Amino acid sequence: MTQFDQFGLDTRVVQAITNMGFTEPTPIQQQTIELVKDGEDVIGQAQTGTGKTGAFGIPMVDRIDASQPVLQGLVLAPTRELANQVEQSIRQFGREKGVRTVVVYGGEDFGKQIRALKAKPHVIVATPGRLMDHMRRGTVRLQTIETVVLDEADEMLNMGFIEDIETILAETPQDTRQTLLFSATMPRRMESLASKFMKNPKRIAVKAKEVTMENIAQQYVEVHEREKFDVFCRLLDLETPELSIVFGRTKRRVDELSEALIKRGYRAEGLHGDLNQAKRNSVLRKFKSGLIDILVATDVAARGLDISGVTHVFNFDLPQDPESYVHRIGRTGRAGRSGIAITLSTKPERDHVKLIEKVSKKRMTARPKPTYDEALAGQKQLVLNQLRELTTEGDQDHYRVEAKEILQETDAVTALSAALKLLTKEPNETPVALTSEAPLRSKKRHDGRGGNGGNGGNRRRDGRSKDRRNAFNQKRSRSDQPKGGQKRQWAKRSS
Ligand SMILES: Nc1ncnc2c1ncn2[C@@H]1O[C@H](COP(=O)(O)OP(=O)(O)OP(=O)(O)O)[C@@H](O)[C@H]1O
Ligand SMILES: [Mg+2]
Repeated sequence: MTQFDQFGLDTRVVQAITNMGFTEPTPIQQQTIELVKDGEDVIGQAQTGTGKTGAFGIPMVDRIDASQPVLQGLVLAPTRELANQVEQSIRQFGREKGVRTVVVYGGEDFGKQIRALKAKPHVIVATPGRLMDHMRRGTVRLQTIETVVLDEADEMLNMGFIEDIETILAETPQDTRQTLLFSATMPRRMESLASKFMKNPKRIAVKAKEVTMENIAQQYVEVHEREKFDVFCRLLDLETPELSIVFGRTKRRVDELSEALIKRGYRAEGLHGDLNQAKRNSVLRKFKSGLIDILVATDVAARGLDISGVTHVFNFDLPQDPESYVHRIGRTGRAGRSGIAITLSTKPERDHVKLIEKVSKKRMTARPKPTYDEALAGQKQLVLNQLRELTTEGDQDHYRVEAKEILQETDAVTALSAALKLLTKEPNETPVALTSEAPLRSKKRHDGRGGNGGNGGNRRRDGRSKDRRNAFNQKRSRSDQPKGGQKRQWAKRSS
């Protein structure tokens, strides 16, 4: 018996969910599963990391007739990485039932995708652009689609995918199609999309005091542009994140930041839209497996990505629009876990910070710049924790002879201090140069869209801003960080 039994789902779907370790539905799942299962159009809004994928994916899979080799479900997602992740989830929900899924997105071989599409999947998960390509080539037909989901619906509008989406929806059965819209943010402009494409949609918003999750500590540090990188490195040293995602404003910024971090001995790599897909996949794989522990990214990683072990999100640069802030910091604090979001901002950006706070309905806590000593203390603590763990649980037999030798030469405190010094990654002051970013200034706005620098409502990913070349040098090692433990349970929240 699980709490998922209450919805009257196919027992094979319940089995699959149970296999995934889900025991009780999250609040958004509680509210949408039956509606979607009954064929209603639904607009679902709930905070980041609260199981929206299941909220549409579980009932969608339940509705699929897996005995027919016919395409029945379509999920659109704004980025390739997210499309991949959503397809994996849907595949898991549908595994016991024999639901076949295919993912199609740009930057990958058409041939492979065409072969997969020919194998008669029940569900396609796609990015709009590549799906359109397949439609034009006649390698996909949408006439049998019963359910369409727009995941991160508002973001697909932001990215200028509206025409693509209209074209795609026009190919699906107009009268019988079920349409579902999901996101953590539903700006008012979503209404026109809803009224155009949905039939009597049920609006489900999981009521919460704040748009962001209360289990994410939100802090900001005011810095000068020229000291940003040093302050950031000190924060990293002090905070010792398990995995962290660092957002930079532009692709160039992300490249420069990841190079600078590597120079100072951190295990970091960049992710943005100018990298080829093989590279994008490999960076994400490395991050998930802990081969690197800092992912530096543009907003291409802001939406939907669900990576366990992300304890920290850093906004190295403020996001262009407040919704983006909500999604960026939502890469941590998922599935009931806690997380920390630290935003760096400069004095001229104060208004922009205020605007973010207004939209997210949450004040960030001001935090002073960490000192060198605090950064060092963070790294020392890390080593001390490991050392204490190893002294109680570890096997040191191979080192005892040498330890005794050393203790004949010097006293225990001196020997241990030297060992600690050796193990501690002292703050690295290797000089690096980052091109300065102009401050992000905020125009007064009411529609949930960004201040300056945006391309109106038609922002494609990774638009470059007009940076002023103004390199700066600073001083400042450290490297590998062990993984700390983190709770992996759906913890109940008061919302
Ligand atoms: N009922 C459940 N019980 C336990 N864990 C769950 C449950 N539903 C979802 N999860 C887990 O919660 C995490 C977040 O889910 P998901 O990615 O669907 O969130 P989301 O609401 O779509 O977030 P975002 O707004 O960032 O896209 C995932 O790791 C998922 O496996
Ligand atoms: Mg999601």
